[in-house]
Amino acid sequence: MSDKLPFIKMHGLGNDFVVLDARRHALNLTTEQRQWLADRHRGIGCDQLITLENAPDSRADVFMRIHNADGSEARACGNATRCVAARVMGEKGNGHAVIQTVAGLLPAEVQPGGEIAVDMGPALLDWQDIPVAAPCDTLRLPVAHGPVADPVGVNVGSPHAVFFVEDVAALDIAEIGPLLERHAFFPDRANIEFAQVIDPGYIRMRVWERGTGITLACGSGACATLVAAARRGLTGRKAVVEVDGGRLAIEWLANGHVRMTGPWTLSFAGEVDLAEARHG
Ligand SMILES: N[C@H](CCC[C@H](N)C(=O)O)C(=O)O
Repeated sequence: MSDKLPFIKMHGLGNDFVVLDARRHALNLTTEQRQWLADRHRGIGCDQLITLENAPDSRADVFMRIHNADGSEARACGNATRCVAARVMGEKGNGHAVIQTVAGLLPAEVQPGGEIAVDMGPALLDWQDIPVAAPCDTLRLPVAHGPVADPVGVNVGSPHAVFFVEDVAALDIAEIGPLLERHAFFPDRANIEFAQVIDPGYIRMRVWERGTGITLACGSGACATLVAAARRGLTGRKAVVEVDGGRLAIEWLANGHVRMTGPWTLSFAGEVDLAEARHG
């Protein structure tokens, strides 16, 4: 039986997404089908699977559901928010959009030149909000592995631990990332950032994402990194964060919210036969 599913493929700085539209017809995908769609060898391939749904909140244009490549659900995805905002702005014919996620409402606006700025919501800093396993000052979490130690904990919709290092290029992220993601101090696991402050307005960052692994960019991770750097006094409240896939402009606003500005790309549109997922 064929079961054709239309999708579009988008990316933000190489952090890539299969975007499905469930606004007219519910999709009810299984975890196995989601994993297959995200699989680069057997399915389509993406870092996150994004499903557009009708927004329960009337102030929002769309609800965005986010799944990692391993099938787990995520509460935030900065790069996908810019992509989805661009899509919705195109549909509406103006430069504003409000994206609802399980973490809240994210207002977005197009900038001169076409980049999209998103209010990613408040950076949460209490230990319960990261969350971590025991009371502590999130400015220095008691977590270490190999060459890295004492990360800053920040929640920007999802949990992040930001390690500051001398030379981000020298780290074997594929080796230390998975162990830190599943460190016992992170009950919900965590996204792990490795950051090198180049100057007070410029940070080089690489990421190991919870549920996906190494990606070329992580928007919420860039937000967490800037907040962590500002809290440590390493930068001001505004900086460019350079990830493997390019640059994001990040600002920690006076109201505690984090504003992220960056590009988005529509790669292609297609159709996939979900029956294939059953053959593995
Ligand atoms: N790529 C995303 C983050 C995904 C977060 C996800 N890996 C999680 O489990 O929290 C971004 O641009 O913000």
